[in-house]
Amino acid sequence: MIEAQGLTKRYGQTVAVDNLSFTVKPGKVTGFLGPNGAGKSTTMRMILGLDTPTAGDVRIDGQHYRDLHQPLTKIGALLDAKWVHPNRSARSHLAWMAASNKLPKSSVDKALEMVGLTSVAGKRAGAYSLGMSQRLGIAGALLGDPEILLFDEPVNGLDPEGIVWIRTFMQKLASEGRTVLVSSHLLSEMSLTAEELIVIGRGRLIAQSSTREFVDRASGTTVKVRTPQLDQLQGILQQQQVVTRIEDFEDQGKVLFAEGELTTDQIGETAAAHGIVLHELTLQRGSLEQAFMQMTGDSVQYHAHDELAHVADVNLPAPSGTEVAAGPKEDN
Ligand SMILES: Nc1ncnc2c1ncn2[C@@H]1O[C@H](COP(=O)(O)OP(=O)(O)OP(=O)(O)O)[C@@H](O)[C@H]1O
Repeated sequence: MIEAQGLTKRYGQTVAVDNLSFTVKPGKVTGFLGPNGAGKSTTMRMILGLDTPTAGDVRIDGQHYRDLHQPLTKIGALLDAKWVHPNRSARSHLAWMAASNKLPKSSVDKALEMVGLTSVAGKRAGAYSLGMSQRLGIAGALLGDPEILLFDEPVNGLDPEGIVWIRTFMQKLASEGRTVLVSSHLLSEMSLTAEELIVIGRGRLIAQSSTREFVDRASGTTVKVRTPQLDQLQGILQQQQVVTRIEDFEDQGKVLFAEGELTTDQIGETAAAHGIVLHELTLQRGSLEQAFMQMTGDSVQYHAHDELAHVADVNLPAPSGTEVAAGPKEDN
């Protein structure tokens, strides 16, 4: 478990992390989500004792990082996959890490096997692809078989296969009962990977909840209805103060959408009570992107003019029904 209380970090005039409190629990992947510059890396560095908080506190199972006896056996982290010496092999890099942390030699082969690098463990790390480097970084985090793992933007720059591998691997680690905190600005990726979310903007907490709740709370739900008695059903729902709209689709014809805190049960029963035939009744949840844009609002690090471009900056595939301006994204 990781617990942050009023965590704050200032660099001169910049408030990188602002009075942040959250809890990361074991057994699930927790996504640490926020636009570029939101303070994710700074928070992770403070968890790992690499930066000192200006105010507040963060503890790992009740202890500060600096007080952990053998830190790698408690918490492992991947902050930057490229910090390995390029002329060292993966095996010798991990052997050096294991020795300097008084971990048994056997931990090296075990970690290599977990990330699927055994067959290339003798090769120069400098010749590794980004995906292999990320795996090596993850192997380093796993050396001490820790209960708690931190990954900072682990899928940045990876190809689809690498992204799926990381996602599945994080979920496997969590299913073993570990605490897994993974930062990302890739919203759609987080919606697939994380069960729980901590969302920050400008260093401040915007939300901590399950991914599902976050999306539901921020964007509500819509019920989609196809019926040959469209106007009749719309009239009845409007009498019940339900907000409705009708859209005309080339392939489906006219479709009715009912907005708000509604269930398909309610609409199905209303239709049945009035003898209305239904061809389709579907609950449509909002996307994580919609929820994020709604909830981060002015928390993104740029002024209104740049805001949409900045949110688009986070590599979002434009979700249906949401306009997202296209914009380039520089890799970190
Ligand atoms: N060493 C530092 N000195 C001065 N300012 C810093 C330092 N490290 C971070 N910052 C600033 O603190 C803020 C938060 O940065 P941080 O890297 O933690 O954000 P992030 O959410 O990890 O962003 P990204 O996704 O771009 O990595 C930014 O405004 C950044 O410029």
